[in-house]
Amino acid sequence: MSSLVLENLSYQYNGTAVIEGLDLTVAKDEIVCLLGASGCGKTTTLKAIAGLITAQQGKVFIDAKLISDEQRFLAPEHRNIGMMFQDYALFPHLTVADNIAFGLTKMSKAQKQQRVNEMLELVHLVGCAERFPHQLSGGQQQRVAIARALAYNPSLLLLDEPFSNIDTQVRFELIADIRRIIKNQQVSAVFVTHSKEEAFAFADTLAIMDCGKIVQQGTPEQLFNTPNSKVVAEFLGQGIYLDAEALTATEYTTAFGRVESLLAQSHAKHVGQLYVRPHHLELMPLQPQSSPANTVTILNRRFVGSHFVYKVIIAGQEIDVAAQLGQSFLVNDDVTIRITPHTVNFFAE
Ligand SMILES: Nc1ncnc2c1ncn2[C@@H]1O[C@H](COP(=O)(O)OP(=O)(O)OP(=O)(O)O)[C@@H](O)[C@H]1O
Repeated sequence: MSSLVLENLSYQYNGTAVIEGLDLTVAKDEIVCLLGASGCGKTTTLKAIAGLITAQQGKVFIDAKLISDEQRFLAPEHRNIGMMFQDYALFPHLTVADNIAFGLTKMSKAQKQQRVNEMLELVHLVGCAERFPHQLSGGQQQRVAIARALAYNPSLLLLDEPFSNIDTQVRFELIADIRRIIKNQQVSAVFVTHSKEEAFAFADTLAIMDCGKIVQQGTPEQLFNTPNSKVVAEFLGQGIYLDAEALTATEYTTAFGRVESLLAQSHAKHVGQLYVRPHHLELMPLQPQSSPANTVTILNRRFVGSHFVYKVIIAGQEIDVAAQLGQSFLVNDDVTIRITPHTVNFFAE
């Protein structure tokens, strides 16, 4: 059974469509990340799930129960959803224990105490129960927020940019920690971010949003290796487009010579473009057989600790390419470039 199903959801702010015919499925115990450019409608989607706004069209099901459509609307407090929104900060005048116990209105005092203790243990904050939020670090505050959201056993958790105020140094530790907590509680979650690094680290599957719709949903590897559109390919990482023709299921011709795909793909149309990412490009000292197309000039170089990254122009597009270990070029050097065999992203015209 799916934890959450959105069917053909649409929402407009003052007549302007923000979500348009959006479909999304979240399986039981799955963490799905809504990922997309700023303003594409991620937060609006979360608000429609939570019941903080009413979608003008479409259906929302939680645990197979219809909770909203054009006729029905279940109030947010009856949806059994835990929320961790950026602007739903902790109550500053309540202790950590009281913040966690806040939603536990139906429990006796002893039950509340037991649940708070369990939550403190889960988020590794035993000993902080009597502190106030300002006496905690940003990461500790987020752990209290997740404990509060999980305390009453919600069937679904919504998280809106929960890590955006956390220092980069500790952010990925916190992400791993909160993922562990959510998995431990076996709750489904929808998480919003515009950072693909956070999404890769936190989610089981990604749902890429564009123009108010989910354009592709899958594991990070599926989306990165086989994006179904240029929007998804570009969103998940830098690259360049090369005019190409598909010769067979695994072979393409380009101005740079033949490119081999490690995955056989069938194409209805054979003329289009390849999207090539930097790590599929290899720079090497100028080879005697290098054609003009395979020869590029180093525009600048940047030392990043273990190796250099070189800026070059290929087919009129700038790209940063990491050199092989131990290889070093100078600015203005002409070098040979080659495209290594990889899972090719081909978009037909
Ligand atoms: N209360 C509002 N009134 C009018 N327009 C709004 C309102 N809230 C959001 N919008 C608009 O709706 C669109 C989607 O906003 P939303 O906050 O859902 O985007 P988002 O993908 O979460 O963006 P971000 O990554 O920047 O947080 C934006 O163009 C935004 O300007």
